[in-house]
Amino acid sequence: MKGIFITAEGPEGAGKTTIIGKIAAYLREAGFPVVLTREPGGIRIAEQIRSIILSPENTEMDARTEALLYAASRRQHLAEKVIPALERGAIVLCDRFIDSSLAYQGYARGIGIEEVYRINQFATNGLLPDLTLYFDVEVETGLGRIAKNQNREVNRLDLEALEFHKKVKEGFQILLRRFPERMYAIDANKDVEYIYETALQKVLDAVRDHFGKNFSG
Ligand SMILES: Nc1ncnc2c1ncn2[C@@H]1O[C@H](COP(=O)(O)OP(=O)(O)OP(=O)(O)O)[C@@H](O)[C@H]1O
Ligand SMILES: Cc1cn([C@H]2C[C@H](O)[C@@H](COP(=O)(O)O)O2)c(=O)[nH]c1=O
Repeated sequence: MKGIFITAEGPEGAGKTTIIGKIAAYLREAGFPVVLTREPGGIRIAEQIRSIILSPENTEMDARTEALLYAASRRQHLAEKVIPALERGAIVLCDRFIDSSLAYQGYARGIGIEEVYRINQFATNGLLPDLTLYFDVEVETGLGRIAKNQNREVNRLDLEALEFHKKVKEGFQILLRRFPERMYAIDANKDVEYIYETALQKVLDAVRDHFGKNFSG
């Protein structure tokens, strides 16, 4: 595909949305075609699936149902938005993708990383990001940030116990070792300016490698 696929991952409150929003603005200003999107969601059907998964009242949801719903929303989002954008040559920045399923459902829920990877192979047809920025925050710091954010709706996964969120972070550490060629960890405990500069440099390097000498950013 002509475009480049970049994802942002991390535990709750790591600052992914803040930083990739700023990177999208920089790249657009530099003249690149950018699609900024998120999972679960980004298009109508996937947003509908998102509200089912994340509704705090759906406490009886089975772990495998949850994993399948994330995979279903991913499939529709890829088919309808991400793949067409990559085919047009865009830079696609996506807030969460398959690694969230592997860390949350595969590891923290205990389904198994390999099992969740397998169902996602069907959903993605093997598509993986070119670059994944992993925002590495201490769990308590991230949860503290979202607790302070009055504009954010509390969702079903936010309400999980601290132990669950710690397992999510452990899951991401396993993924960093498994996918060192595409996953890049950034210390997300630091201030926004430091994190933004570090993430932007990594994105610009990847964009330069991908698009070659015609790069103008
Ligand atoms: N480096 C930072 N230091 C302090 N506060 C931050 C930092 N980055 C983001 N924040 C604040 O923390 C809150 C969560 O940030 P943001 O929504 O970007 O995180 P996120 O990783 O997308 O969260 P989630 O995936 O859990 O929704 C926001 O109120 C944001 O302003
Ligand atoms: C894609 C994906 C997400 N999750 C979880 C992670 C968060 O708790 C929510 C999404 O909320 P956000 O504010 O948009 O980050 O869903 C997951 O468990 N599995 C996934 O595949």
